Formats: sequence, C-alpha cells, structure tokens
Amino acid sequence: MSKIPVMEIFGPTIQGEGMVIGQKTMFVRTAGCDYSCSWCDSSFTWDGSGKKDIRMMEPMEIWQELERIGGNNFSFVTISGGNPALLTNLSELIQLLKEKQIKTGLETQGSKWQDWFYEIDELTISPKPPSSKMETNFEILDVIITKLKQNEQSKFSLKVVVFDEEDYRYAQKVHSRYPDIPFFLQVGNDDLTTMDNKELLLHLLDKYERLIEKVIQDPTLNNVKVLPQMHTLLWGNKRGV
Ligand SMILES: C[S@@+](CC[C@H](N)C(=O)[O-])C[C@H]1O[C@@H](n2cnc3c(N)ncnc32)[C@H](O)[C@@H]1O
Ligand SMILES: Nc1nc2[nH]cc(C(=O)O)c2c(=O)[nH]1
Ligand code: SF4
Ligand SMILES: [Mg+2]
Repeated sequence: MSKIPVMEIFGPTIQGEGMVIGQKTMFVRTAGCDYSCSWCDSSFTWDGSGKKDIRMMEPMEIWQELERIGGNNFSFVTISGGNPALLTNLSELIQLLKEKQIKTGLETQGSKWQDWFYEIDELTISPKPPSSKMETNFEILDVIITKLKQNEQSKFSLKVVVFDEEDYRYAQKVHSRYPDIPFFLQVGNDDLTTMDNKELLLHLLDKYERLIEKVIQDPTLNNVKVLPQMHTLLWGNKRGV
C-alpha cells in the first residue's frame, strides 16, 4: 500500500462550505498544493510552515486515526488540502472508506484530474478568481467538467470565492461557461490572522450581505447559491475545526 502525505485529520465537525454545508463530517487534509493563492487559509499545507506536521500514512492508518478521534460519531469524510488531486494513490483510501460505509467529499481547485474523482460522493471544484493571483487553465477545467458530466453517478458543484469586483466578474464568467453545473459563490475571508472572532463575524456577515445584494440584482446569476464560510463565522480562524 502506498502512503499519503497527511497534514491533519480532525472532526467530527460540520462542513462549513458549499454543496454539503452543514453536513457532519471528519476532515482529512493532505499536504502539498500546485497553487499558492494569495489568500489561502490553509497555506500551512504548502508554504513550508507545516512541514514538521506532515505524516506519511497508509490508508488503514488514516482510517484508524479517523476512528480514534471520531469514534462512532461520523459517516462522512471530507478530503481537502492542499490539493488532494495531486495524489494518484488516494483511490485506496476512498475504496477503504467505501468498504466502511463512509460517504466522501472532496475539495479541489480543478487544476488536475484523477480517475478516483468518479468514486467521490460530493465533489467540489473551486476554480480560483484573479485576486488569488492564480490563473485558471480552462482547457483542463473543461476536461474535468466534461468527464464528471458524462458520469451519471457523479455529484459535483462549482464554488468560486469572491473578494472583489474582478472576482465577481470571474464568477459570472465561470457560471456562464458551465451554466448547468450547481454553482456556489462564497464570501472570501480577507483577515486570516485576527483572533477577534466577534469582529471577524460582523465583518464577514457584512461582506456576505453585500455579495447577496449584488447577486439578487444580477440576471446572469439567477440559479446560484450564495454562502459564507460557516466554520469561520462560528470559530474564526481557528485551525482544525
Ligand atoms: C483550502 S482549499 C483546499 C482545497 C483546494 N486546494 C481548493 O482550493 O479548492 C478549500 C477551500 O477553501 C477556500 N478558501 C481558501 N482560502 C479562503 C479564504 N481566505 N476565504 C474563503 N475561502 C477560502 C478555497 O477556495 C477552497 O474552496
Ligand atoms: N468546517 C470546515 N469546513 C470546511 N470546508 C472546507 C474546508 C477546507 O479547508 O477545505 C473546511 C474546513 O477546514 N473546516
Ligand atoms: S488551491 Fe486551495 S490549498 Fe492551494 S493555495 Fe489555493 S486555496 Fe490554498
Ligand atoms: Mg478551509
């Protein structure tokens, strides 16, 4: 069995974002990313600052850790990162979770395809807007979306984080390119260091309200969902929740 670079395993908590928001879940966060978004809230997975916490784990070891910390209190595991789609060998873990009757979610940015995407129950693709300083490869994104669409079993969505006007226009562009894919706009957290949860909550709620106002009046974004990062509203910038 091949090993997986694991940054952290935590939960149970609730999925704070996107298509399964509110879902009780465990998280497995893998290390390493092919992007370096300017505002990444999980930069410890790729900027070297979390290097000492990376553990090379076999699927069974990950399962044992999930059971050790989650006990019987979970039936869903969300795989995030970093970019888990860098890891060809995640299929073994996903297979093991399936055998244990555990449903799976995946968070990835849509820069890489893996055949094991077909085995994920709830797949979120989150292409990055200009404020991230990353550039979307739409040829690759087209391939990923086409493959998932052709597979009837695949349940997936697009989620674009919005920080500014340019990001908003990017969100419009992504939705118009894939109009029939469930589409989520998410409020960007632009204060990743504050420990003042109440102040952050008010700030992000204000941003959420302003984003909603824009979308309400926008005929190009009718069939969309607008969401905050629920875990940030609840727990601020705390890690592992
Ligand atoms: C940390 S990423 C890991 C998975 C994958 N690399 C990706 O970006 O989709 C998980 C989600 O958090 C979002 N995210 C990261 N930093 C954020 C921030 N400062 N505010 C809001 N969402 C953020 C990403 O856009 C992505 O949807
Ligand atoms: N509660 C909670 N929900 C999340 N949804 C996506 C997350 C992520 O970092 O990928 C995340 C996270 O870190 N915590
Ligand atoms: S793609 Fe995801 S993990 Fe990678 S830098 Fe961007 S937000 Fe962070
Ligand atoms: Mg996060």
